[in-house]
Amino acid sequence: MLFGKKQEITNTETTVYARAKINLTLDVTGKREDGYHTVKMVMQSVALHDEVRVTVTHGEKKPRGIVVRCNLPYLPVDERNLAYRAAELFYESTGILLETCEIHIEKRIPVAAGLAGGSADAAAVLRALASLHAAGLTDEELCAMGLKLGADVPFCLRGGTMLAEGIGEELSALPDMPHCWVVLCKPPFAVSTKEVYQAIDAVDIRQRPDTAGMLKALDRGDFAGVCRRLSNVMELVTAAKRRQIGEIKEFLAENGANGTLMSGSGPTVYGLFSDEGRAKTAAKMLGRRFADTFLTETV
Ligand SMILES: C[C@](O)(CO)[C@H](O)COP(=O)(O)OP(=O)(O)OC[C@H]1O[C@@H](n2ccc(N)nc2=O)[C@H](O)[C@@H]1O
Ligand SMILES: Nc1ncnc2c1ncn2[C@@H]1O[C@H](COP(=O)(O)OP(=O)(O)OP(=O)(O)O)[C@@H](O)[C@H]1O
Repeated sequence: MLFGKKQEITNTETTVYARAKINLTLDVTGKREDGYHTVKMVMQSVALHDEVRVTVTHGEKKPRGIVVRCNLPYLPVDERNLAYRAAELFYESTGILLETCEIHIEKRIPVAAGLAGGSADAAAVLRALASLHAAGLTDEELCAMGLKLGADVPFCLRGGTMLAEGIGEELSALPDMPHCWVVLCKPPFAVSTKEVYQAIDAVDIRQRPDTAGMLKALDRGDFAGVCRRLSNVMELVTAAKRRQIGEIKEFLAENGANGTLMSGSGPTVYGLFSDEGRAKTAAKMLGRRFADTFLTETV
């Protein structure tokens, strides 16, 4: 008889930091038959992160399934959320029995900003579930899973300083970028990555990033050399449409940034600073005009 017998309840929980990325270089080198573009880009993780808490519950009287919660009320929490899709894909591809998987996203990375916020959350969910279920997946297996969710997810799984080729999934680890302070500023509009990739097909790209030079600068640990070579062909699309991109870059440069660039498809613009004080002051001043301004650092 079960009366009086304690039901076994096991909750397993972990919290993963989902870090934002910036692009130090971004070149679009071609287009595949499936419409995806080939790229060559140097990517860098920064300390700004979402906090992704994943709880897997066994044996409790809860409905089976994936539940996503988020502090931002306007973000979808169903299949449209990349974190939800990451969990779904994890259970489908591993064959692990899905009981209750609860995901809480404390969102700090601005949305649709060129900082890979959604991809970072997806990567965090894959890492969390692989660890909670002791799934024994290799990094390669996790990255292959991540790529099905988005081109930036494999990088978000690895992090650090990386050269990304293919459509973003062929990753080579680079020497860590010399530590610096990063001021991120997102003007108040969102950008669709898909539309920027579509628009770039019609652009005559005359000046491409010096990726080889960037790799050499990173090898030498040459911060000034890195700053001189910051370059993103997507500025040709996004900055051409929105003057605020250029204005923010100018403001950052005038206020002590050693280098400035738009990240990914935009619209976030960043400034790299060797001097923390100058970075703080620039962030404070920009923050008065643009609410989505953050002071962070490379990791
Ligand atoms: C711009 C970057 O952020 C630079 O790091 C990434 O390349 C974007 O990666 P992402 O947001 O993870 O991209 P996905 O979610 O896979 O794709 C969104 C859309 O962007 C386009 N896309 C994306 C990546 C790529 N290499 N070529 C593309 O043409 C595709 O039309 C796709 O439908
Ligand atoms: N967990 C999530 N966090 C943020 N956005 C999400 C998430 N899941 C789905 N989305 C949707 O994805 C779209 C892109 O958001 P995201 O913040 O990832 O863009 P991004 O930073 O420009 O990405 P990338 O730099 O990889 O192109 C948004 O319109 C948003 O509604």
